[in-house]
Amino acid sequence: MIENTPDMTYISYNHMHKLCQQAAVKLREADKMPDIIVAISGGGLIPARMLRTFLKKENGGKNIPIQAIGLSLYEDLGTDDFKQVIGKQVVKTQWLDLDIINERFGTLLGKKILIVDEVDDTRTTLAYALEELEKEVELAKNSQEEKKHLDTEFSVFVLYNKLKPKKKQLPDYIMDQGRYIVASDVDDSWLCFPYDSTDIDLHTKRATEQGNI
Ligand SMILES: O=P(O)(O)OC[C@H]1O[C@H](OP(=O)(O)OP(=O)(O)O)[C@H](O)[C@@H]1O
Repeated sequence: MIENTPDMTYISYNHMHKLCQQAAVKLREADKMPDIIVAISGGGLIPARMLRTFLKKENGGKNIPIQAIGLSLYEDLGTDDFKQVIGKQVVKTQWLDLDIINERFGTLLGKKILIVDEVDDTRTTLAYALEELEKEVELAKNSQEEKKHLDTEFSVFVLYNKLKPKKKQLPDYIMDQGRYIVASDVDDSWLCFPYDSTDIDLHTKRATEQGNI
């Protein structure tokens, strides 16, 4: 059983849900209502889905589609294929299906795309996700000449941003133009998310004690 220590922050589903509700209002007010949400799996899936509920409300009842990409952080120890520890290098485990996107939305070009994750820790994952998605936009410009003039706008939304020195940066056009949207800035503690818990009642009790409800 995980001990409750001061450097562990317990997060409840309710807390995530309410932050998504507030964020949807912020996004509408900032004219950042997305055409497509790109959720970074696994942790980004849950806020993406919660956010969609509130974005729908802010968007006149229109649902915003969620596409999932899978990214995981590993450090390759270089000894054999299986000896890896979490923390350094981002590995793609799932990517956009561009055939389906083109079939369903015509193109990625000209869309407002909101990248969603639950936590910005070292910022490595978000920076990688954005770089790779920007590459997809460049490829789309090459293959869809007639649409290359369309302005594709990326924004990033995270539920929790850890206040700490980051290993990677997001470009200025994200940080300086209100395109990095944080629901909650938090200290650099270990965040315990409800979906990692094996005892949700105890977890929720601890989150409640810490006011994260
Ligand atoms: O800011 P960073 O240091 O890059 O860390 C943040 C990332 O770490 C976690 O993903 P993880 O690789 O643990 O996978 P998961 O979402 O499937 O749990 C989290 O969901 C973020 O995507």
